[in-house]
Amino acid sequence: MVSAAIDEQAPAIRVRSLVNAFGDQVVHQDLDLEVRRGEIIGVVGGSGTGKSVLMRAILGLRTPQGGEIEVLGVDALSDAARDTGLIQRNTGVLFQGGALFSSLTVAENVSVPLKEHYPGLPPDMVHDLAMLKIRMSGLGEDAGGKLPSQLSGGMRKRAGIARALALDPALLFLDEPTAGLDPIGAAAFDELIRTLQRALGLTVFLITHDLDTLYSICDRVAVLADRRVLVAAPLPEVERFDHPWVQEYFHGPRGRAAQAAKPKEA
Ligand SMILES: Nc1ncnc2c1ncn2[C@@H]1O[C@H](COP(=O)(O)OP(=O)(O)OP(=O)(O)O)[C@@H](O)[C@H]1O
Repeated sequence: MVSAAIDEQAPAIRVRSLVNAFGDQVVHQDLDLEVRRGEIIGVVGGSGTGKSVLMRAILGLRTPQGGEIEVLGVDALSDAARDTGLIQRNTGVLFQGGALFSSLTVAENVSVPLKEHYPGLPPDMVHDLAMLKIRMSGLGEDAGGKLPSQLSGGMRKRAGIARALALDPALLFLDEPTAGLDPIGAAAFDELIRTLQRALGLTVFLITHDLDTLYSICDRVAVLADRRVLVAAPLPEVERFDHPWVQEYFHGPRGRAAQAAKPKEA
């Protein structure tokens, strides 16, 4: 039974028969997806297949036309989930571009969710917690006092991660985290996500077009096509899946290059 309390035994995310449409345009029809606790799931699909719409629905940022969504065992579409902010308190999100407040310093940005969800926390404690998350995200102490415009693109993403981790979430959502980073910066960012996921026991829902990210850090990959999740499985299984988009994506030139460069299992 689904209730408005976190269920430690439930899957991190369970989506059933999801329908999302904009007017006549049906983006998802009977979409099913289960995300396990503690995994990094990569969500891929062609442009416009509804990866961001799926993430927004799971986060409660849009109401789907049909279906069920449970997050950490909580019915995400229920009034109770909305009223308590339970899911928001247990999830962190890095939107495309970081979405930091441009007029606030990095430390102030990271403090925003802390102040919002725990208004009684003393300011010193809020600041110390924000600085801890900033250091965990691989930024130096000095970054805390800077405005987003004073940071490089990679540093802004790290600041976004620090903010996403502010509330010690069980679940982290990342929308194209390596987009716009050079290959070395992207590899370092992948490494940061893997390190944080292992250290904090996070479940990570990661939308990406980056094949290197899939091969280096994802435990499973979910492919969106034809308005649903075609397959959600470890990469070797997904690579074999008989669908034109999957074959082109994984066995085209870029897919072959990423496979050749993938880390060998220890
Ligand atoms: N608010 C909206 N109003 C109308 N249509 C929308 C809205 N949001 C998304 N869509 C449409 O839904 C479809 C899926 O969009 P979405 O952004 O989820 O795709 P995506 O898979 O994340 O694409 P990309 O890889 O290009 O980021 C697109 O056709 C888009 O135009």
